[in-house]
Amino acid sequence: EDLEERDMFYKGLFPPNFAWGAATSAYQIEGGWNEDGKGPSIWDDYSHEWKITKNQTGDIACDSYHRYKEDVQMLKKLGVSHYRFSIAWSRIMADGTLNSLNKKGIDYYNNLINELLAYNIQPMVTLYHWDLPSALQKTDGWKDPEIVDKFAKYAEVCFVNFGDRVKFWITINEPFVVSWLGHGIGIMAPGVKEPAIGVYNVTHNIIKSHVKVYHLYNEKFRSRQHGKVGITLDCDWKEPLTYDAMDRYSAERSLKFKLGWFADPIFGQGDYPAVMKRFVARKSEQQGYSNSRLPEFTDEEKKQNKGAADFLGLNHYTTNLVGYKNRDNENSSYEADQDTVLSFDPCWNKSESDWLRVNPWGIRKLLKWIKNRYRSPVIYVTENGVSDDGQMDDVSRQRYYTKYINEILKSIKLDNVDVRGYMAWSLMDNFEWGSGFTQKFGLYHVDFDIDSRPRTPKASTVTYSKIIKDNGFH
Ligand SMILES: O=S(=O)(O)CCCN1CCN(CCO[C@@H]2O[C@H](CO)[C@@H](O)[C@H](O)[C@H]2O)CC1
Repeated sequence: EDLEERDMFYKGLFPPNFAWGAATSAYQIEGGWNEDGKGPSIWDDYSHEWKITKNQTGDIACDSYHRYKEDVQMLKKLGVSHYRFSIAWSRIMADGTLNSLNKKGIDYYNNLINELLAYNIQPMVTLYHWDLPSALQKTDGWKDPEIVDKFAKYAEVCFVNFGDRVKFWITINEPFVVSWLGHGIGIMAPGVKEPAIGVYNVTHNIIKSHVKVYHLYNEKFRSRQHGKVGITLDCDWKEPLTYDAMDRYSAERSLKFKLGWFADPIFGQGDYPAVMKRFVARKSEQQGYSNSRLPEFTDEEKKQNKGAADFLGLNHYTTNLVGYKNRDNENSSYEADQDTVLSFDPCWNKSESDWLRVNPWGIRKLLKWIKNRYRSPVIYVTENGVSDDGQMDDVSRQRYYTKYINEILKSIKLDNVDVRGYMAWSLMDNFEWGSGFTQKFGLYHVDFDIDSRPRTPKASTVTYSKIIKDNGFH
């Protein structure tokens, strides 16, 4: 492409009301894991029982439970207009139910929301960012059909207590990770290994939970609170390994298994992607199952699913190359169901995370795919960023943000994709799940060896705040 098109920053600006922000999540930053009546979550259990890298835990993390005012000051210095954070379900309901409502937990989030608004920063609140109350996991957690009502009751407590000031709600962060990484191959909490059946039942309940909460908001809160309710889905761009038809079909199928799994029911026709139903049914039959391992929605549920979101939150980090591979000879699993094989192009720069390679044009292709498949939904990029090992002069992060944000500007200006905001992952270094504190994603550095968890701006804070100042937030 010509220079003119490649460097959109010299050609156009983001829309004036574009939502520039930064993102975090409760377990990764708060600490105070058992303070003031908070109940344990599956990530407290997982980090206490399992050997996270270097036996690290989120017990203290960035200590934002005590230092949230410092976090707001960092956001102010960045010049952002929005802050995406999550509420820990077990901090406001210790055992996940109304029997254990915890006023001090509710107070914490009210204080944080009020501090943000005092500095004219809009809260974008994720209800579930992987930290299920341990008590609910004891009754099978997301595999339990009752979870749908339990999640709706938790959401209602949040709408009642915070909905007068919170106008952006994200129900669930990355159902893919909850289902596949948490219940399929079990490398994330709760670490349940059920790659053939559990993974699909969990997803079925997650979609029902989101849909129930969307309609609850519609019927009981929207007319008074006038907010928006969406869901955040993560997806890598899937580029064909070669341009052979089988590879091209495999890349497209991979997008439908990864993103379409959740997006088709909610932003599409109300049901799972046709290719997913076909492949899982065929594999299930070959494997001797009497029914497909993929659950089915009733016609009424499909009607409830369709259009049940005001926006699509997209978490995007990287691109995969996808080739065809017949996997009939493998044990039954979500991965094998797809008959695909994933790889990276060696020319894509590495990061500190082995699943994350840098390929900026991937986000533009993905945004265009979403626009075309779901008839131009409202999109917020709710996470984008890169890991390194904590250098203060973080050139790779400066380049990553500059180039990925430039691609998003092309999406808006050249592809007419309705992207309305961008939340950089992450405001500060934090607990990177199974990798503990070893992979750094922050615009701000945090020193986890010092009790006061001092926050220090990295070079990329200058880059990001300049992009915001030059390109949109007036
Ligand atoms: O290579 S493995 O398969 O053995 C381990 C994969 C671990 N996954 C990678 C993809 N990531 C999706 C993005 O996950 C998001 O991005 C951030 C960075 O991960 C997280 O900190 C955020 O909380 C999360 O929302 C979730 C965790």
